[in-house]
This record gives sequence, structure tokens and C-alpha cells, in this order.
Amino acid sequence: MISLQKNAVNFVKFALQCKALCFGSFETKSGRNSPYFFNIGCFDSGYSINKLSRFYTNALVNSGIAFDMIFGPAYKGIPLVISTSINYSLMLGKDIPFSFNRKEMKTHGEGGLLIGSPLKGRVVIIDDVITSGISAMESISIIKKTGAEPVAMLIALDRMECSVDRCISSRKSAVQEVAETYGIPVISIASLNDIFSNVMNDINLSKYRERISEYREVYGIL
Ligand SMILES: O=P(O)(O)OC[C@H]1O[C@H](OP(=O)(O)OP(=O)(O)O)[C@H](O)[C@@H]1O
Ligand SMILES: O=C(O)c1cc(=O)[nH]c(=O)[nH]1
Repeated sequence: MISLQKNAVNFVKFALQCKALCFGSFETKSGRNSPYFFNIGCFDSGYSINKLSRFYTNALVNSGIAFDMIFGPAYKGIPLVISTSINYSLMLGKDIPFSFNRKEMKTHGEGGLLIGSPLKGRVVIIDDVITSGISAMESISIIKKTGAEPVAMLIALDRMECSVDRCISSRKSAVQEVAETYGIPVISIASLNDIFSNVMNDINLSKYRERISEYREVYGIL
């Protein structure tokens, strides 16, 4: 089994290669001006989504969490659960059911909000990032309504920054808040620390060091 650290390092390298990890000036969902951005939509080919899902699978296996199926919140969670379940079955020889939701209820044909294997047992939610925790809350609510049990959340990148309005009072990251609020572990393939190490060690990225350090000072949770 590949170590979590190696998985994180290789993931950051691959994200840079696919330009899914960019440096510059980006507005986040919370309205902050971030010196870096992670865009999972850049893993946009068979090769890259397959490789991405190997990082997810490694992180999931490494976590040791016992689960029965995976759930991907629309839209970006959809290719993530499909590719991860394929990779999981190839790497571990175990068939993992998956499910995902629609953003709007379908009122004709088979109808409904959920697609895929019926939600049951212990469910791991797979997504790209957590910003305010709204998507996590919605996924947990969907899963609980069916009687299934959300047991963990797996994301690609933990930005390790405080959530929008509770920043000053709680000094907890959005990821920590989700974990504490719902009592489930939140696992990430990599974190801002891994990105920061890369920026510190790569001479080509040296021009971004100061801005990232400043951003961390203001919003970061160490
Ligand atoms: O913690 P949050 O504040 O909910 O932010 C994180 C969520 O936001 C994005 O999805 P979005 O809801 O924008 O939908 P998309 O997958 O269709 O882009 C992202 O894929 C996460 O699911
Ligand atoms: O906070 C966000 O909106 C956000 C940050 C990030 O790095 N990637 C992303 O998809 N959203």
C-alpha cells in the first residue's frame, strides 16, 4: 500500500501537470482572493480521471475506514464516484456500489433525485473540496433520509482555511467543522501543507511563496 505522504506528493505533482492546481489570483466561493486554486474539472480525459481516482482509492484504503458504498454529490462528485469505484474494484478485487444525486428532482420517467445503487449501509461521500460545508450537509441529509449511515467524507484537497463567517470566533477549518458537526472523519488526498512544500521546493514556483504565506497567515488553520 502506498503511504499517505507519497500519495499526497504524487497527487500534487499530477495536479500541477494537468493544470488542475494553478497559482495566481482567484476568487473562491467565499469571495476570498486566493493565490492558488484547485480545479478538478481539469482532469478531463480517460487517462487523467483514471489516475486521479487512483489517488482517491489509495487515500480511502489507507484510511482503514469500513464502508459499504460511496456517494458523489452532483455535479463534480459524479465522475469521482464512478471512476473511484472502477479503480477500487480493479485494485482491490472488490465491487463497490455507488450512487449520486441530481441537482433537481426529475418528475418524469423513472423520476427522483438519486441515481445508482440504492443508498444503504455505511456510505463514504466523495467530493473535490469543502468550502462552506453546504454540500457536505446536503449529502449527509440525503444519505440519512434513506436510513443509510454516512461514515466519512473523502476529498481531494484540504485547503486548511477557516470557513467564511465563523473564522475569527472558532478558528476551525471548514473541514474540521464538517468532521465535528457530523461526527465523521474527513480524509483528504492532500492539503495546503503539501502544496506549500511543493512551492517551497520548486524554484519555478518561488514567486508565489510570499502571497501563499500571507494568505495562510490570514485564513490558514495550521
Ligand atoms: O462546501 P461547499 O461550500 O458546499 O463547497 C464545496 C462544493 O462546491 C462545489 O460544488 P458546487 O456546489 O459548486 O456544484 P458543482 O459540483 O456542480 O460545481 C464543490 O464541488 C463542492 O461540492
Ligand atoms: O473555495 C472555492 O470556491 C474553491 C477553492 C478551490 O481551490 N477549488 C474549488 O473548486 N473551489
